[in-house]
Amino acid sequence: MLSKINFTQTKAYEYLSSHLVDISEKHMKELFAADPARFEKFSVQFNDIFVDFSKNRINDKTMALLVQLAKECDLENAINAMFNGEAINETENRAVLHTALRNRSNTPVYVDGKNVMEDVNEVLGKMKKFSEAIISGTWKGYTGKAITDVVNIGIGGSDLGPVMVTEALRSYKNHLNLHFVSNVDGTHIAETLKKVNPETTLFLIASKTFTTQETMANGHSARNWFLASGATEADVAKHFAALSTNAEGVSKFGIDTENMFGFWDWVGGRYSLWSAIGMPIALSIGFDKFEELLAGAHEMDKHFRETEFEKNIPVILALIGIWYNNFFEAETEAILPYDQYMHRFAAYFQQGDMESNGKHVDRSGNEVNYQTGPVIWGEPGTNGQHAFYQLIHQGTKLIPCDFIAPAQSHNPLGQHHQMLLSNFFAQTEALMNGKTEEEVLAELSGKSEAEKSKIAPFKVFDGNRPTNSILVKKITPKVLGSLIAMYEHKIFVQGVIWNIFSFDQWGVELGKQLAGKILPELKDDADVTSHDSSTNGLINLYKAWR
Ligand SMILES: O=P(O)(O)OC[C@H]1O[C@@](O)(CO)[C@@H](O)[C@@H]1O
Repeated sequence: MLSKINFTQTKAYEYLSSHLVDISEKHMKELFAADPARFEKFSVQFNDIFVDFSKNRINDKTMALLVQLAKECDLENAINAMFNGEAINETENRAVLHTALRNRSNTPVYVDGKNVMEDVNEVLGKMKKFSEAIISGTWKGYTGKAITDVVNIGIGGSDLGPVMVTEALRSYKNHLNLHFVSNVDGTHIAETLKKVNPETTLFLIASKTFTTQETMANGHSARNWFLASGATEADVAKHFAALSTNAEGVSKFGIDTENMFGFWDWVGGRYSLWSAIGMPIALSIGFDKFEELLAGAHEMDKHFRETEFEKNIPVILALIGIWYNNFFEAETEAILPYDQYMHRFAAYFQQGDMESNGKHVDRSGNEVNYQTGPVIWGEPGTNGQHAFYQLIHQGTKLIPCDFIAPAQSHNPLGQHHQMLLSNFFAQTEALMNGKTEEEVLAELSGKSEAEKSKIAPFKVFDGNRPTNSILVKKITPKVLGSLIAMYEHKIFVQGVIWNIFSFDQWGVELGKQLAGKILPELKDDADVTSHDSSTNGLINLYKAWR
C-alpha cells in the first residue's frame, strides 16, 4: 500500500516554502554566473538520452530539499510497491504493472501468487507470429490477397499510444498502411473506409473493456461495411482481430477469440501501448523493432528503480515539476519536441498525465488543499514558435517547458536539421537570459530618445523562464521507449507526492452516463424537458435544425 502523507505538512515543504523566497530573488543568469559547473551539476546522461535541467530556478539547496520531500513522502516504498505488483490502484483494487509488459529480464512478477510473465510472454509470442504473418503476406484475406491496410479502431489509451509511436517511428515503417479511427463522429470511420479495400484490410478492434461506446460503434460500422462489400460472416475471422481484456465482449461482438490478443486489468489504458494494444506498432515497424521499444522502456525502468534520487531522471523531472506547480503556482507544462515525427508526443501525455493526476481527492478520500496535476500541452518545434511562444516569452504566466530534440535526423536534408537545432538551442537560451532594457536600447541606437522610450518596454524580455532540454542521439525505437517510460515514471512520482491515486479515472464516467441518458431522447422529435434550461434548449434546437 502507498503511504498517505500530506506533503504540505512535511519538513521539506516548510523549508522549500522559505527557500522559495531566496531563490525567487535570483535570476537564472546570476545562478549560472555564480557556478561555472552548473551545467555539469544539473544534467544527467542515460544511454543516448541527455537531460539538462540547469535552466531552472534551482540551486543545490533546492534540489536537496526536493529530494528530501520525495523521501519524506515515502517514494522508495511506493516504487517498490508498484514494481512488486501490490494493488496500489486501490479504488479498483488492482496492481499497476505496465512495467511487467516490457520486463525483458523476465524476472518473475507476481499478481495474486501467479507469475504474470508467463502470460505476458505467451501474448508477445502470439503477437510476433500474427504480425509476421500479416507483414510477410502469408496471411490472406477472403479473396486470397495479402493484407495491405490495417485499421486500428480504438480511443484514448487504445489509440493515442499506437498513433504516437507509429508516427514517431514512421521512418521505420514497412509497406503496410496504418489507419486510426477513434472518434464516434461518423466522419472518422467514413473517411477511412473510403481509403481501403475490404479484400486487403485488417481491422483491429482495440478496447481494454470492449464496452467503450465509440469503439463499439466504429467496430460495428466497419463490420457492417465489410459484410456489405460481399464478404460473409465466415470471412470476418480473416479481417478482424481484437485487442482486449474482455474475451466475452469480443466473442459477443462476433470476433473469433482465436484472433484475440489479451491483456490484463493491471494494465491501465493510458499505459497499455506495451501490451496487445501495441499490435499496430508491431505491424507498422515489425515485431523486432517493437521489442526494441520494450527494451528501451525496460532500461528506463531499471534506471528508475535502481538510481539514487539525486541522479534519477524521472524523479528529478517530477520534483522540478512540483517545484513550479506547487510553489510557483504554474498551472501548465509544455512538451515541445523539435522533431516532426514526434508531433503526437504531447497529445499522448495529455491523457497519460492529466488522466492520471487530474484528481482533487487524496488517498485518504479527503479534498486536497493544494494543486495537483498540470495541464499538459505542446506542439512540435519550430511550429510552436510561430503560434504560442509569444506568451511563453512575454506572457504573465509561468510555463515550464520540456524541449526535446534528436542530434541526428532521419531525413538529413541540406541545412534543415542544423536550422531546427539552432532554434532548439536558441529558444531555451532566450527564455533563460531574456533581453534587458539596456540591450534593447542599444539595438534602437538609431532611433530618437522619444521613439526609444516608447518602444523599448515592449521589446524587453524578462527571461528567467524555466526549461528542461532533453537531447537524444536519435529517435530510435529504443530511445523512444526510454523517453515514454521516463515520463510515465515522472507522472507516478508526482502522484505519490501529491498523495493521490494516479491509476483510476472515475472522472470520465459522469459524462458517459449522461450521454447514455440523452442518446435515447434524440431518437424522436419530441421536445425535451428533463434537463436544465440550457441542455433542454440546445437539444431542442438541434432537433429543430437537423
Ligand atoms: O480501451 P477502452 O476500454 O476502450 O478505453 C478507452 C479509454 O477510455 C477511457 O476514457 C476510460 O473510459 C480511457 O481511460 C481509456 O484509455
